[in-house]
Amino acid sequence: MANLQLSKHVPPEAADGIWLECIETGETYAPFDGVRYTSDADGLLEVRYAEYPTFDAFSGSGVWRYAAALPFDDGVSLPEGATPLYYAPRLENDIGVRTLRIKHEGMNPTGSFKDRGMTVGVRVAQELGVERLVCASTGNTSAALAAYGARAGMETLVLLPAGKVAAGKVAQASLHGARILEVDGNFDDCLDIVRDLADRGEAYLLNSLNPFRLEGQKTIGHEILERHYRDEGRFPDRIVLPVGNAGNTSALYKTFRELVASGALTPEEVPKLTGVQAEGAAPIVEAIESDEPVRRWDEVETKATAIRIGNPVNAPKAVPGIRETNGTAVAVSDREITQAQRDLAGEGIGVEPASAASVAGLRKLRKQDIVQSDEDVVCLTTGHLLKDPDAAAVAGNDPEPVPNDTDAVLAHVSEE
Ligand SMILES: Cc1ncc(COP(=O)(O)O)c(C=O)c1O
Ligand SMILES: N[C@@H](CCOP(=O)(O)O)C(=O)O
Repeated sequence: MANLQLSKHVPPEAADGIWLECIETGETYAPFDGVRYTSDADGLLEVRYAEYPTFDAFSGSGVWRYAAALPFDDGVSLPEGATPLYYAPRLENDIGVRTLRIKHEGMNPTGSFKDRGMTVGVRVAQELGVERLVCASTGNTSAALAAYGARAGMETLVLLPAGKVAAGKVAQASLHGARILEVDGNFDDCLDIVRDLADRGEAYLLNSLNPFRLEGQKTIGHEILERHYRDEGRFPDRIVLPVGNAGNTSALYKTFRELVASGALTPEEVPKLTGVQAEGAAPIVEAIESDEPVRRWDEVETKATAIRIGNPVNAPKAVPGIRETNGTAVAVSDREITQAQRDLAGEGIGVEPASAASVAGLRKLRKQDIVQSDEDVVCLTTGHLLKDPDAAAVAGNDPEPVPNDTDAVLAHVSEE
């Protein structure tokens, strides 16, 4: 297993043992001396620390349990994290793996994993003294930014692709007081505009291009590893997750590398990162399968609107994460996603379509014998069912009109 190493050299720019480092060139920067999203060479940045903690350093609950692995001791919190790692015995048996656990990030305060990123990201915004926050979004980032921005008393702008965001998410951003700017374009167009606004200093960007967002999202990895070890006596072999802008894939890869650096995890124990995209928006799958660089897809379409993304900004972090952990990537159809949404619902776990992609992908990879029957697998489900009530209604049973009479209701129920 290659490239799980992190540099141990602490540069002069470090403040309190923290700095930003370009993943392409290794250039280093002070963490909070002004706003910076990328390096001078336009490479993605990662937050680095002089020391990486082992599991013994963690105490408390939720994202801030992992403060020893984060840039601050606390943040703007609702609170977030400490999400369930469900058993799914019927699915486990049906798909045919040794164990299957579902890490349901839909159980966060605004119903998605984005809250983990925002609790840290908005704390950094306060540190930098910025006044206005901005994001592009397929919906969940905007809901989380609106809520955490409101909590911090900050002005929030969200740019959404017009007509392509699920109803629950728009309602959240709206009620939490964000200004919702609907763009006649897709998510990638919205992010291009947001990057321009941020470069002009008009607002602080809180998409996952911002390296501090991913620090909060790292804690998904910490929670999975800790809980799985506690319950099963071992770490999972594989983590399967939906991929859109590829922030979670990058964040989990970082969790693993930091735990390897601290000695808490051996390279052999690192779970295989396995990404799943919708067939209509699958640039990372294309790159993994072809061994070519990731190509921007200008035309994207899927009913899983949260992952309707053609230009994953974190691809340079995520693709090595998949490769270096011996993982893989697979594309699934909208029909397979809807079926997986029903399968999860049959275990009592309510998720939005993009989330179900992980289970659809696992089923496909198991059928292809790429995932083996003796594997311990964790599927990440990223958003709550109520985020997209229209998709849930299409996937679920139709309401049945009945007369306003008990006997007639009983007669109806007894009919086949
Ligand atoms: C529900 C949901 N699932 C998955 C994703 C993809 O996550 P990532 O961008 O970290 O790959 C997103 C957003 O991008 C999302 O909102
Ligand atoms: N699905 C995302 C897309 C933006 O991703 P981000 O992690 O870069 O903010 C959303 O909910 O908007």
